[in-house]
Amino acid sequence: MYKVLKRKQKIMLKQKYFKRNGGLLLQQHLFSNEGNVEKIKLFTSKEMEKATNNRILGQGGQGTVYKGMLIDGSIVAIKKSKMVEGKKCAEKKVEQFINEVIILSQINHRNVVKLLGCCLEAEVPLLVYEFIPNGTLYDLIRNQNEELPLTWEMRLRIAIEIANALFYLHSAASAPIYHRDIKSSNILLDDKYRAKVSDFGTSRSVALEQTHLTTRVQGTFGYMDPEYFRSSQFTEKSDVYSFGVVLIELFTGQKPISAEQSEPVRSLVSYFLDSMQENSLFNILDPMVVKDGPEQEIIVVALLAKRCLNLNGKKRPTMKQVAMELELIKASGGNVMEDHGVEESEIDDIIHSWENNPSCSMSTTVTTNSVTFPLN
Ligand SMILES: Nc1ncnc2c1ncn2[C@@H]1O[C@H](COP(=O)(O)OP(=O)(O)OP(=O)(O)O)[C@@H](O)[C@H]1O
Repeated sequence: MYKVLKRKQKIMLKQKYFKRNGGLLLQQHLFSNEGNVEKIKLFTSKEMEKATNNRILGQGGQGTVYKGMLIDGSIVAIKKSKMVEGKKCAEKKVEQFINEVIILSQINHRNVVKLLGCCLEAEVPLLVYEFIPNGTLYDLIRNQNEELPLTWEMRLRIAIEIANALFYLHSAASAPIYHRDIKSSNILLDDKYRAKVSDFGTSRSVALEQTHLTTRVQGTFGYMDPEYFRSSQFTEKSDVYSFGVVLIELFTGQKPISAEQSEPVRSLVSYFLDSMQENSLFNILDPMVVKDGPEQEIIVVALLAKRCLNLNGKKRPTMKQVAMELELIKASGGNVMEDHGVEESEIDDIIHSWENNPSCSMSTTVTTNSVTFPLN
């Protein structure tokens, strides 16, 4: 009797967790045919207990990510939601989790991390992803070493892969998907250092005829589109802006916001735009880029980044244009001209000032005045 009672209690507890973790919400989506939820495996709590060891891969705003191994031997990453106080907050967290499941179930792209399944009958919801072994782009940029130099070719390839993933998301046939939190720490790197866009907790799928989303402002300071910050209207061009920030992070090696104790808060975007204005781009590049990258290619990529960072969203290129231009730059070695928004005279100006003052290119420490976040 005791054993039967215990088993019943356990089943009831699992059902309670399933409900609390958004299982019903997911079932609703399943019936309304949103996404491809049947592809997502529902793991049991027993399977998850067996799979998870306590090796933490990373910690984010939403929870902790552990390394694990499934019964079939495949290595996975398991994201465990944070326990939060208060009914409203807990509901919001669950919503974010279910949102990520629904969004990722619609996506199949080699540069987007794959969601294998989820477990909703544990105390907090768990998401199971393919394991991506080489950390984040944020760490790669900052922990370069002689064994693994981040060459110009690698940087350009990674930029193209991220751009292709975003182009794919924005042009998803039934409903475009806006990522809404593009940043280097949300780009994972696989065994061949190929980019995988991750973290879709705040992403949104929008109806085709809809041009923007009006939402509570969310995202990461330093990457966030100032136009969205002001208007609360998120458009596909807001992802383009964040991509622009990742692009300049890739070739300057600097953080989007640096707040050294002795210095005022500095935004990399303003710093970059100032250097473009003053024709001193080569002053702010990562020394490895200066050493390794073809001048013409660097300049054309910088001009593209400048267009992505235009304060007016309408003037920014689409992700389709960005992806195509980057592919073209790679294929043509930077010989991309007016057709693609690049004026030859702009390239000449930058090369001239660089040739007249080449010594400054190798300086790694650059002092600037206080630069503010460009809100207008
Ligand atoms: N599929 C994966 N494979 C390997 N490591 C991963 C994987 N997913 C996440 N990680 C690691 O866990 C860390 C945190 O993951 P993630 O950014 O998705 O969490 P989060 O709570 O959503 O963070 P955020 O604060 O950006 O919302 C990552 O920076 C990465 O190091």
